[in-house]
Amino acid sequence: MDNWEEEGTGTAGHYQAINNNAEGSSLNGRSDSFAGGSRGRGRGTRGGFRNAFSSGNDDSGNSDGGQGSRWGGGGFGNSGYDDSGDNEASGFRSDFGGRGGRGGRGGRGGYRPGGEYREEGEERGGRGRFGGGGGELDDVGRGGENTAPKVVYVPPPPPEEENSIFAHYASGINFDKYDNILVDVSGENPPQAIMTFEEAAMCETLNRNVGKSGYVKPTPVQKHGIPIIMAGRDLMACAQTGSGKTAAFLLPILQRLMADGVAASRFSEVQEPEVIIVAPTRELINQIFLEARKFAFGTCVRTVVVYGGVNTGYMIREVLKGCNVLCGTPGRMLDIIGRGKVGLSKLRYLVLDEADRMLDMGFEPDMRKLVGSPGMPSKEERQTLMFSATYPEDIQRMAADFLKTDYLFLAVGQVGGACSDVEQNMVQVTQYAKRDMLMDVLKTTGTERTMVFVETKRKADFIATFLCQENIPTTSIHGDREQREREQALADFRIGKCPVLVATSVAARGLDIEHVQHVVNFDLPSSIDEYVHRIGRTGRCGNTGRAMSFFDPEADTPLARSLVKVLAGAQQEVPSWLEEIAIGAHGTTGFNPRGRVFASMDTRKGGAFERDGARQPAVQSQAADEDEWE
Ligand SMILES: Nc1ncnc2c1ncn2[C@@H]1O[C@H](COP(=O)(O)OP(=O)(O)OP(=O)(O)O)[C@@H](O)[C@H]1O
Repeated sequence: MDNWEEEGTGTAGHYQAINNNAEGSSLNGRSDSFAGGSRGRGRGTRGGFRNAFSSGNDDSGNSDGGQGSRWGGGGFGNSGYDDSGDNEASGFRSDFGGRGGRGGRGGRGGYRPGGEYREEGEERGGRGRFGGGGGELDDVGRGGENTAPKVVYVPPPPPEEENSIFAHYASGINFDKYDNILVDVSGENPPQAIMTFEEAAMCETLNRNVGKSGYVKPTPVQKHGIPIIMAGRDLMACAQTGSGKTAAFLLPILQRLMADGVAASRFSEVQEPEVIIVAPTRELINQIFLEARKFAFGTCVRTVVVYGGVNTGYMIREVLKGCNVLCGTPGRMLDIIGRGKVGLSKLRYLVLDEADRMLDMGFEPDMRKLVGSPGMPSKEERQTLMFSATYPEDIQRMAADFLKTDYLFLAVGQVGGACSDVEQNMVQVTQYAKRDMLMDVLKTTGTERTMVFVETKRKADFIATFLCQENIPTTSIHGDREQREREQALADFRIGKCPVLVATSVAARGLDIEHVQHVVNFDLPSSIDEYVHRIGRTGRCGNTGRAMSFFDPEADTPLARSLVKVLAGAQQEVPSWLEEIAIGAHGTTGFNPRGRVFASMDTRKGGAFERDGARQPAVQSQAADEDEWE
């Protein structure tokens, strides 16, 4: 029997039976949400707040590791948590009286039958920003091998009803302002941008689905990206958060598949998708999958998603029902390919969403493995598409390894710039005053949807628990929560049952949740790109939003300079105290905090800016670029 078949015995029913003691884990204010050990997990009865949320807190930080300890592998409280990467938490712990029992070393790390399977693919530390000795996102399994129980979680099926599939939120008052953003397309012979969806000449079904999704006119990244992809060009695209990058790659790909009459077949032991899409987190890839499924509604194109924390057998069975578009997180994608259930000989499109993240230190090895997988068409033979709102230059250079030499670089607005529909506020506050400050902020937000970002999983639990105690319905999402809990948390937040979501960086990128009016950076991230993505959870699709960041000079001074630049670049007020800190942090020589903000564009240089589709000479545009952003 194949490994996956064996795992496949974990049906939804099985899952429910096993997890029926896990009710109420959404931190919705019920007392059992922080009753240590009340649900009989493992042995940790002294874990205080922690016990309700995470199972053993294993070193790997991934959901399955967590599940491993839940099955008896480790202790609770601080056990198994590598404090070395948890700088903020030490201050925080004392603030909260240092709860958390010292249990045994946390649960198991990656579970790798056949040496291949790996759940830690998601949310892994990258570029030293999140890793660093067990920092927040270091999901690499380290605790042991092959000893964790099978993952039995099977997610609820995606919606079947048309209204649910096409449910969407309205674009906002600033949607038309997208047209004023400077666009830079560099590389040779870029195709002409389209101004309307009609110009894209998509087939009727696709057009209908676009209409049902509430799309009336394309956003700039769609105006430029769609024809580029349809022309068969490789693309590295950068556009601000919430500006429609997902449809910019999905629509032209689906159109090509439709034009070529691609249809899924369930009569094959090995599925050969035409498209592979990878993204760094489970929730994001699931969202992309739902978008792809929506646009492909009523067509013969079948979309499947695979990600960690879910029963592998279930996912393989889904793949084997027929698969043209395979969406996945890197670890699970590699696993399924490694098991021989997915062949790559028909692959035409490889899409890296959040491409800078997919190519940073955390995921680069997986990406190299993916493109080196047996049967993977060479970069000359496939179309490779990369999308993100941020592209550090070193990553851009490295990304070129994955692309044909004549790839196009599309920059809508500033590369790495924040969305100007988000009002950004900074408040200077010490670590110990943050909690009170948060309460003040939440008093003003009322029941409006608010995401509160913190730097560590442990702190996410503490803050969520604290807010629940204060009778603010709150849930949390982070890498130590089981996948079922993560999905429940997101669902509770989406429907407003819990209007406050405390999150680590696992929720920083890509998530598109209606009604998120506020983002609070309880802890600022160490990277400015991360900041840009976090605040981009609000102010999407022309809607306005607000971000409030707690700046603790003790911890956040290294970020001051980049913050000033991002604020200025998005036409936000820059507090004078922040400017002073930025100047002080940088020394007094040569730093003009309002000076040129970003590396601006394609590292290959060149380019020509367009406004409203009209091309302008590169030199002139460069000047405009300087004017606009300085
Ligand atoms: N042309 C359009 N008209 C109306 N709504 C649109 C259009 N394009 C995209 N949207 C909607 O805008 C929202 C944001 O789109 P999307 O999630 O693709 O943004 P993104 O650029 O990928 O953001 P991020 O950088 O955060 O990943 C989604 O709800 C999407 O359905």
